[in-house]
Amino acid sequence: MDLTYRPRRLRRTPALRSMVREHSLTAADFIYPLFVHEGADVEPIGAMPGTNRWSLDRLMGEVQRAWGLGIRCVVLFPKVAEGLKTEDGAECFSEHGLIPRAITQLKHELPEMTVMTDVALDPYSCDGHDGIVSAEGVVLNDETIEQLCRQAVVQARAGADLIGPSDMMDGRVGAIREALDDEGFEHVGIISYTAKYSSAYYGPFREALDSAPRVAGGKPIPKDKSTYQMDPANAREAITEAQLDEQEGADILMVKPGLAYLDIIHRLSEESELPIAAYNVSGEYSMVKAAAERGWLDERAVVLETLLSFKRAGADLILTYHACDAAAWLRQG
Ligand SMILES: NCC(=O)CCC(=O)O
Ligand SMILES: [Mg+2]
Repeated sequence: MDLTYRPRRLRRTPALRSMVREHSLTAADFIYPLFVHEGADVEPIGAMPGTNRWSLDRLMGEVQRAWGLGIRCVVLFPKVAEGLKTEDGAECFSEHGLIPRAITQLKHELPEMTVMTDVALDPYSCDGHDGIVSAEGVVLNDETIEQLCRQAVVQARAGADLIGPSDMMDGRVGAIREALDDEGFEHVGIISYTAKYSSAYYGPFREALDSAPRVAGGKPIPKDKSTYQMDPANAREAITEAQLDEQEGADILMVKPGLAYLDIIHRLSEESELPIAAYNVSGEYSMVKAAAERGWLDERAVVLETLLSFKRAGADLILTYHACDAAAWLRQG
């Protein structure tokens, strides 16, 4: 054939392929989510094979392992004792709570590790919602934000580097920025869950924290989070969310979930000059694990291909439960 262009020329050898490779993964791209709980045990999480709830005394071993693999940021999620859950989620700003204690210990033992936190009421709420639920069953925006600001300040005081509001209340990024600045934490950043969709992919995570919406008292409780998290049908709305978060002072914008929302990651990376993070959520993780356990997928190849797809879509950072495995595989080359 008389072809001028033969794209296969640049695919012919490993060296040529490495020269024209457009995207790559490194361990510093990853943010590693860790679950913590009270007590002395390390509890495997059934719906997320390979992950655990860590006791505070065992947490550091895992954080040190991640650091050794080149991971430079962890995000902490608490499994809060049932007895501490209330309608207003006030445990979220207890100075002696699980998360402030975990941050303090972590920053004492490994100050170089970046610590990101989650800001929302769901782990602390007996209703399992990210905000306060009114007697009429409405998730209240402005009242919730007061709690979130207190939560963020307590986390910053304990030593958090990046505050991650995951609640999707309107105006919370600006309010948290102001609360942090008022307390002298102008150096603490905000990684906003900017486009967080009301997704079925969070199922395994809610088992991990036992934080699914539920009926506790007599009042009506919304069965899902669709009055505050985004509708999976919407893309343009994510741009509005991004513009608002940027105006309000977010430092990093996040899209969540990741894999079913690569178009959103791409759009935000085109719209904004801020770093973009993708959350490779629990359901995405567990699907791969389940298929790999059955021998239906090559776990290593699928995980690295998936993580690379987030970079290709435009993400700078990836929150992923695969972080340590992926970092180790990248090291092996
Ligand atoms: N706010 C944190 C999450 O909701 C994580 C969800 C997941 O990994 O499924
Ligand atoms: Mg918003």
